[in-house]
Amino acid sequence: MTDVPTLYQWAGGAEAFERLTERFYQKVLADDVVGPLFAHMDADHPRYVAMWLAEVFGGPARYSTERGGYAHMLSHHLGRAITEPQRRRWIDLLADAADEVGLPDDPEFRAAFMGYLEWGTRLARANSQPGATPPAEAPVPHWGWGVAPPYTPGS
Ligand code: HEM
Repeated sequence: MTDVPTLYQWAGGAEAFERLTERFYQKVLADDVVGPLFAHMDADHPRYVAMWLAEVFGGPARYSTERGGYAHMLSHHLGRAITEPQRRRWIDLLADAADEVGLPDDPEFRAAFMGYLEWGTRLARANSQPGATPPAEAPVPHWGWGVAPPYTPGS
């Protein structure tokens, strides 16, 4: 199965993740539930999150080499006290943005993609609570197809 594309390749590469986060943060900023959390975000925030997602899904390790990796991402969530309704809205808006910018909608891709987001948002919420003590250093996670890679007849 060495010829199975990465989720990054399947999604359409760096440009696809940039389109996704551009649309996503337009929606976030217009949203009553999560918008206030992002009121002071850097104008380049969508691009940084696109770099993170690209690295997670098998693209180049640019968030690690250019933006400080896991420790830097974590520092942005610490103390934010993200609520469950905010976490859920974040993930719903990202799923909507994925549809709107035309990310692949095949079951295998979306299952893997949403699986990472479900996992990552739950960690972000937990790590953002007052008094949380997540590991200060860790690698950027790598997410793959899991149990359902693209189906190839006869393989
Ligand atoms: C899989 C889930 C998530 C990922 C991959 C993620 C990724 C990131 C990254 C990479 C940054 C730092 C960007 C930079 O380098 O400047 C960041 C910042 C931030 N994230 Fe998340 N995040 C996730 C979930 C969430 C959730 C659920 C919330 C809240 C509902 C949230 C709220 C924030 C906020 C408020 C910032 C700081 C924005 C600012 O610059 O003011 N994140 N996130």
